[in-house]
Amino acid sequence: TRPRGDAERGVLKICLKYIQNKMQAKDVNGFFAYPVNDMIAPGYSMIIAHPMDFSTMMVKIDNNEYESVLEYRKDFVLMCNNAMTYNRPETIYNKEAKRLFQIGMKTLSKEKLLVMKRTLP
Ligand SMILES: CC(=O)c1cc(-c2ccccn2)c2ncccn12
Repeated sequence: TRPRGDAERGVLKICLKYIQNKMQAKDVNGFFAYPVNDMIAPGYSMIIAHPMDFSTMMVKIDNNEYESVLEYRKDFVLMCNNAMTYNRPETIYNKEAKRLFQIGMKTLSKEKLLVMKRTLP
């Protein structure tokens, strides 16, 4: 919608870093901390068109590339879906992605975002 002023962008950045910190703490094995490379995941770059990981999301936060928490949530969902696509259901990576996704959707539910939006300046 309307362009965000510097102050509003600053508040959004702090919110996103807080959210990312919470989510990343749930990734206890650090499976989602950095981009998946083809060495540890054969053929990954052929199968996954749009890779995503927490370090990339943090760079996007720092570069003000997210206009809203909803946009951030899209990358979070992408990251989980990539893991559920590439990794077979019985693997720990798939199971961890499912768990992270559940937690993420609770934390970033539409209702919660609406409240956040109302309380933001
Ligand atoms: C997220 C993901 O798909 C992933 C992370 C990892 C990963 C990440 C850090 C250390 C070890 N493995 C991985 N390894 C094999 C296949 C898939 N993965």
